[in-house]
Amino acid sequence: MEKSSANAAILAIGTAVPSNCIKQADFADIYFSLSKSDHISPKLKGKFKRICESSMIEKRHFHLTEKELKGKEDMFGYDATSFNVRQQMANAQVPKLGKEAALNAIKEWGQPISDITHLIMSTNSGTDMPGGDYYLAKLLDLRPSVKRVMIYQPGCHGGGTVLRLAKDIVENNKGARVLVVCSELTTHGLRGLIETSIDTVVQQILFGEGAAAAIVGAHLDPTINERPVFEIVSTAQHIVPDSDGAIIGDICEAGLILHLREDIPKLISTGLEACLVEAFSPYNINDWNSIFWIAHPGGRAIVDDIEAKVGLKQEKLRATRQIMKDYGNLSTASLLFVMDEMRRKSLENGQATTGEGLDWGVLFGFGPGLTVETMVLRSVPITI
Ligand SMILES: CC(=O)CC(=O)SCCNC(=O)CCNC(=O)[C@H](O)C(C)(C)COP(=O)(O)OP(=O)(O)OC[C@H]1O[C@@H](n2cnc3c(N)ncnc32)[C@H](O)[C@@H]1OP(=O)(O)O
Repeated sequence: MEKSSANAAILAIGTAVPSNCIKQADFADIYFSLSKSDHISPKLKGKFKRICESSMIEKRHFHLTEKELKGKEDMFGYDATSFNVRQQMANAQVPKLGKEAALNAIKEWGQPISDITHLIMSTNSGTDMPGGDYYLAKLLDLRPSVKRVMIYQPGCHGGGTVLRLAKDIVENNKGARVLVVCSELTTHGLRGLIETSIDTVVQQILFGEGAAAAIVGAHLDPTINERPVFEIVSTAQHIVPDSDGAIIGDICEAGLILHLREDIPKLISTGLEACLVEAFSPYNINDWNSIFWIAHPGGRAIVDDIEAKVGLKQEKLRATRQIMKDYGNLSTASLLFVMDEMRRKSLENGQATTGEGLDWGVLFGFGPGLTVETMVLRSVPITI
């Protein structure tokens, strides 16, 4: 990418996770003990363990330790009126975790924090007034005139939404540098089980906690040492046909109850090709193995179905699978984690570009609606 390019670029990425790490192999025992789930049938317990094993997830991070959760057993009632306690936890922790990721991104960027002109923050974990963006701006000591946007409850595709908005801002405001932060906890979704709600089982097993941040800019100044990591060429958002109600998140007194239909993997993998064709036809690209892939690690079956439907070679979704293994589904933070993993491994493996040696790539996120965010990316040459 030319330094003076008007196209938006990711200039730095930072991530952070809480220090408390739980192995997926131990999760069923910990969960059943904490939630006092003796009323659950052995059959459901067996299914819980089997899904843990087949999830492909090896470990996840949580800010609450087992010790801290003791005494808060009320949160484990399926319909517990526990919104207040969940809100207090999330509103305190979401900006703090976001700050850690943001500081890592700012350090890599290497420019003064006062040069950040805009802040876009998103989370599916809680809601507050003023929002998490306000508290994060204070924690980071951003300039008081920083222009903020807070997106609550965007769903997992929010990681794509914030980058899309950042692109529009930096390309239309010369000199703008946007700090994007996605910060996620599981506090609102943690709950006990009922026999008829297998999607609650899936929710408990998939989601992890983490925050990711990026600096986005355009019109790079050749006199300062800003280095692009990926260029954002174009963006698009679609509603997947016939997908009404496939993912629903009910915010209620019991927190966030996710309703996940069993056909999500099929709907997403079927809807994907049309998004790819629309995004890449302007560049005459139609071989999906010739591009690098930054896809949301929503669940093992979704990743498998995408691979099969689009005819991808196994290594194409390596970065997505690695993030799922190491952290689980990090909701809005997932896509930046995958992007970070891709450019790190590309450097480690001595590849020519940040996109596994390839030039063009796709970012693909999905969430409630079903809504899909698609982005055409270009990698940059790795120069050491
Ligand atoms: C929040 C957002 O905005 C965006 C998001 O990321 S939302 C999360 C999206 N992810 C998903 O929906 C998960 C998709 N599913 C998967 O990845 C896989 O099904 C899984 C890893 C959860 C389990 O995989 P698996 O064990 O190999 O097999 P699978 O057969 O699919 O499921 C195991 C059992 O759970 C049941 N099951 C799975 N998903 C279910 C669902 N959503 N609702 C009800 N039952 C479900 C299956 O029917 C099956 O039951 P039996 O054992 O009685 O046959």
